[in-house]
Amino acid sequence: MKLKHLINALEVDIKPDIADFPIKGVADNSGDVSKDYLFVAISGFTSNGHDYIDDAVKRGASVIVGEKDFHSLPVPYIKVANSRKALGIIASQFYQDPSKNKIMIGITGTNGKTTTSFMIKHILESNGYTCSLFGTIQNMINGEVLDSRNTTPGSLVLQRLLSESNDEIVIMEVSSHGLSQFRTEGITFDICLFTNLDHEHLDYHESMEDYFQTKLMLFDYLRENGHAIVNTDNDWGKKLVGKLKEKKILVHTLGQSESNQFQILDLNIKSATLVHVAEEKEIIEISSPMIGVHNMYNTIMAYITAKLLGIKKEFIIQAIQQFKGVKGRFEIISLHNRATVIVDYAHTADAIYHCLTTAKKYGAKRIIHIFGFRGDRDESKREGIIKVSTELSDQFILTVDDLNTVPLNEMMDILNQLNNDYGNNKGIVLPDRTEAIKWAIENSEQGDWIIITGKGHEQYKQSFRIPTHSDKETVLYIENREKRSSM
Ligand SMILES: CC(=O)N[C@H]1[C@@H](OP(=O)(O)OP(=O)(O)OC[C@H]2O[C@@H](n3ccc(=O)[nH]c3=O)[C@H](O)[C@@H]2O)O[C@H](CO)[C@@H](O)[C@@H]1O[C@H](C)C(=O)N[C@@H](C)C(=O)N[C@H](CCC(=O)O)C(=O)O
Ligand SMILES: Nc1ncnc2c1ncn2[C@@H]1O[C@H](COP(=O)(O)OP(=O)(O)OP(=O)(O)O)[C@@H](O)[C@H]1O
Repeated sequence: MKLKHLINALEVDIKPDIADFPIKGVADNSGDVSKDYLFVAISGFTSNGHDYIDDAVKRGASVIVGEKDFHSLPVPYIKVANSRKALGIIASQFYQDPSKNKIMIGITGTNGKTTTSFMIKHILESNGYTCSLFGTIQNMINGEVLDSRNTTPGSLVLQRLLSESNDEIVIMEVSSHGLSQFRTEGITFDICLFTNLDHEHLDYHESMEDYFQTKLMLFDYLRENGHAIVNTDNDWGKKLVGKLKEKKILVHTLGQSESNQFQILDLNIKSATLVHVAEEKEIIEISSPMIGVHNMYNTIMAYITAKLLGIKKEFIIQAIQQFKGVKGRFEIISLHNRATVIVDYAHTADAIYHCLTTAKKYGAKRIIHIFGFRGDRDESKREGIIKVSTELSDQFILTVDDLNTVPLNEMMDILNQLNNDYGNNKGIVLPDRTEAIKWAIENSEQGDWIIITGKGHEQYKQSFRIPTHSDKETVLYIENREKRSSM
């Protein structure tokens, strides 16, 4: 591709003699550069791409794009105001604007993105569409599952995956990190969803307001006459609706108040979730195998999305009933002693509130909650989480989550301190996560619910005494051993 075509949308002036430079590839990592590549230098969080320009030139870069001033580089240099934004635009051009022929669905919010995205994919595929999905657990294109490094891939990976996808619809989880780093630049969305906002990532964002403003950016990528779907049973959702209406964006709201276009009328919890929703003048009944009030919101968001794509309500409702759930999202394991174990990815106070109240609503006799805190991640949310657990569980066990760079003894001091300050004598600290799960199972009785939060589908990063690699595997390992010994 010629340089002038690649940078056309950047609105920068270049000398005519370089306009026809042939560009064979684009890289933001100097290690990926080959002959005739364009290298975009990005000031990152751990290193600075501008320091790797020499390396990129040595490897064959013929043009450099960056934010800093350079006057004596051996190859042409294009200065831009924002390298990450420029990278999104260049990547989209390089792969020939691959999102333009697809229906693009973007989902943002603190909790529920993964669950809602899987549910939408399931409904759409049950109705004959082909879908790609980009998110936390994995990426899926053309029916193939690929590992995912980021919830929202970086621009170059994202645009390449889009160009490789033969699917009609792309469902993307859009994280606030992705938005603030302009990873979705160059994409136009048809439908954007906002699930909710809760205290999270304040190690990255300055404040909740800053976090909200970042989430808001997703809606700037909506195409003209695109649709927004917003949960208003969350104050940030209400605020968002106001902002979107100011921008004359078509908003579909859901929530319990009458003012919503999709009003949640009642919710029955039996073995599954049954909800009545008033859709304009009609009352519809949706039953979902995903239990929990939070999943009802996810389900209705998926319902509205499918409706906007023209699928008949009967077919949507039918597909929802067949949904198999998502790995590590309220996964239920029934123990032989008739206690119930839940493995869930909850790592915010709101998500934990929903998990524990769901257990209560389903008649849990006692709730034993097992959780920990990640090292090097938002410390300011810890107090709120432990307070929710203290209030709603009968007993909680604080244990190890990923330590990252924090030494074990330091994390133990933190957990003991939190337990002393907020535990209300309900908590114990057991460092080994697998031992904590074992203890809970061995001390459970019929009707008890053991709720293990934080890791969900993820593999352990630490090694523990029991040689398992995830919470679910640990539960099954202990349960099978218990079953054998009771035979
Ligand atoms: C903190 C953060 O968000 N980092 C993201 C960011 O990396 P970075 O730009 O800071 O990279 P860096 O290492 O400082 O390097 C700066 C530049 O120098 C370049 N470089 C570096 C070394 C070299 O030899 N040559 C070279 O050119 C790098 O390629 C890069 O362009 O841009 C990369 C490309 O887009 C991301 O993969 C990377 O995500 C890291 C892996 C990450 O863990 N991010 C997390 C925080 C994140 O984004 N999470 C959200 C989900 C959050 C949630 O909801 O839970 C997500 O969307 O994944
Ligand atoms: N609508 C919701 N409201 C509140 N909590 C929810 C909601 N949906 C899911 N949760 C809780 O949040 C956890 C994570 O859910 P999910 O993976 O769907 O969200 P996510 O937005 O993709 O999260 P992450 O970005 O951390 O991967 C679930 O395990 C559940 O405990």
